[in-house]
Amino acid sequence: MSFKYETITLPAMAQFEDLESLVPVLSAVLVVVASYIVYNVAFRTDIPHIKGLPEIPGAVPVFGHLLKLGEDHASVCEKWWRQYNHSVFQIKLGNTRAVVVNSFDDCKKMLLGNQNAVIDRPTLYTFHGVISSTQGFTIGSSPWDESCRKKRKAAGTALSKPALRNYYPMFDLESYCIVRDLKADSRNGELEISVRPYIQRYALNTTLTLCYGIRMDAVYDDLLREILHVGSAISLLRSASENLQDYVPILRYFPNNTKNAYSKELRDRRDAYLNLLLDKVREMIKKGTDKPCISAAILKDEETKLSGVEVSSICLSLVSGGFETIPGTLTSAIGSLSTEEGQIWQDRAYEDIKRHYPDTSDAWTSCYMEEKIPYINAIVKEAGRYYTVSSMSLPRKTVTEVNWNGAIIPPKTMILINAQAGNHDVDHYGDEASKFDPERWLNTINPPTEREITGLPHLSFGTGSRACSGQHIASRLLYAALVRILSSYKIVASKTEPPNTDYVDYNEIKTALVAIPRDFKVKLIPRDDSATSDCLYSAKERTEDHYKE
Ligand code: HEM
Repeated sequence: MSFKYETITLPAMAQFEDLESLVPVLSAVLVVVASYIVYNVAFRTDIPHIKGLPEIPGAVPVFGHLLKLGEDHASVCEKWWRQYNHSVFQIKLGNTRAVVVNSFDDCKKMLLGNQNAVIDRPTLYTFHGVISSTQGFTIGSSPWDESCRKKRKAAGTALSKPALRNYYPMFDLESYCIVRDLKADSRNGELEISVRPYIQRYALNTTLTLCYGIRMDAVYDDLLREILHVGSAISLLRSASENLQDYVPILRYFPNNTKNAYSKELRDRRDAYLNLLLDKVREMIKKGTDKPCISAAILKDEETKLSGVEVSSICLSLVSGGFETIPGTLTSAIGSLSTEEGQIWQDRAYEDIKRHYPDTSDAWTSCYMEEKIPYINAIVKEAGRYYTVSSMSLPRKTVTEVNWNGAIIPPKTMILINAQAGNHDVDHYGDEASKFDPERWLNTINPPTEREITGLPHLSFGTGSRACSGQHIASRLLYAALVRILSSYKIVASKTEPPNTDYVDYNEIKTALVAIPRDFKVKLIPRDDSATSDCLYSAKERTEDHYKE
């Protein structure tokens, strides 16, 4: 035993002594590894500090500026712009460096002056990795590649100005349904009413018809509300403040990651209704009862260059592009028009409708074909500018260097366009920039004539290589609905549930990618009851054969 003991322990002792001599080396290695991990988790960003571009002070380890940005990124960045006197600056969203652009002129210069360089979109862990793993990315969240180019082209063709004529019957039907149901549900103005649900159905039915040839007649239809609910919840998951794990990767590895579980649940619910809609189209094609729509055209066209996932992605892009932006803009505009100050704008709009179409029924049949009434055009533009429903636009990413006044912004840098700040920039819109005033777009008021705008009126649709593909259809939808509602009713804000018309605070959920206006009610006072009834009757006659469920 003792022999064994000696033969085994002596070399072991020697090894131990060797190890002891290694301790300082191992400790040094450990310190280096630990520092490396701490540095990477706490301080490293995907893009190193950009020389020559101011950085907002006060970034903290791990989170960078994320916590300081709070829930309302657009307003905080707008405040930093004025506080530090730099319209363009860099910040750290956890491990992601971002360049924020604020003034109107700088936003325009970044998007138009560097069209090719800022054509990309960033990918986010939760939205792209979890939610979009089954149906593909929407166009607005696709990085720039060949597939995105094809999808954007297909959507651009379907939503181009000339293509709008194909949708006249649908515009007619859907805007008719707004007035029909507002009239019925308010008992022709006896009861105060919330307008948003009617506008939500308007926007959603338009894109569902466009994509699938399917619509829902009831304002509180189960499928309609499911699509709206899931769509909103998903768009909330795209916002930085709601989803820290996108920017602070270590959070993804925490046990019981509820964000991932919730994202998967939403993804499954969205897959369920998207598949249901496509199955309905397939069934209608089989029976020969399909309506002209994007998915039927592509499903039937064997020569199409688009894959199944690309078709789903286009439909998803159009549905999600419009279902919150249109209601956000139109509902809020109706809120501003319903105030005491708004009564004069409504009266002038009504007079202008009558000036161009002495017979109201002509206004009703023209409003989805042409946008000729200057006062209504002015309201549409002001609604888009003032209520910047997508306050931080959709993020962009550089593909090549951008030389910003000598500072080199490298490829793969996130670019955030603060459309809300640019749209309320006093240097561009004057001292009254923070006031809702449709007449800023007019040259003369009596009679209203439109100011000629060369270039970009506002930043709400973005601009340049990835500008909103739906802006023509969006303007037409806003215009048609306003003509029909304003020619039928004088809208007066409820005394007990009035609208909030502050351009920041009207939004109930500041973290959402697209604003959700706080609810409010209005009273509808009929303008010319028999004219409205005639218009409704004719619209019913014209549209009832179209797009029946
Ligand atoms: C008032 C209504 C709308 C607003 C305020 C709005 C706003 C925006 C904004 C800010 C962008 C990003 C632009 C950029 O990065 O420069 C965008 C992109 C997009 N919008 Fe809209 N939008 C509206 C309506 C619509 C509608 C009705 C549709 C479709 C039917 C639509 C489809 C799209 C698509 C497909 C993109 C992605 C473009 C791309 O990434 O290439 N939008 N929209």
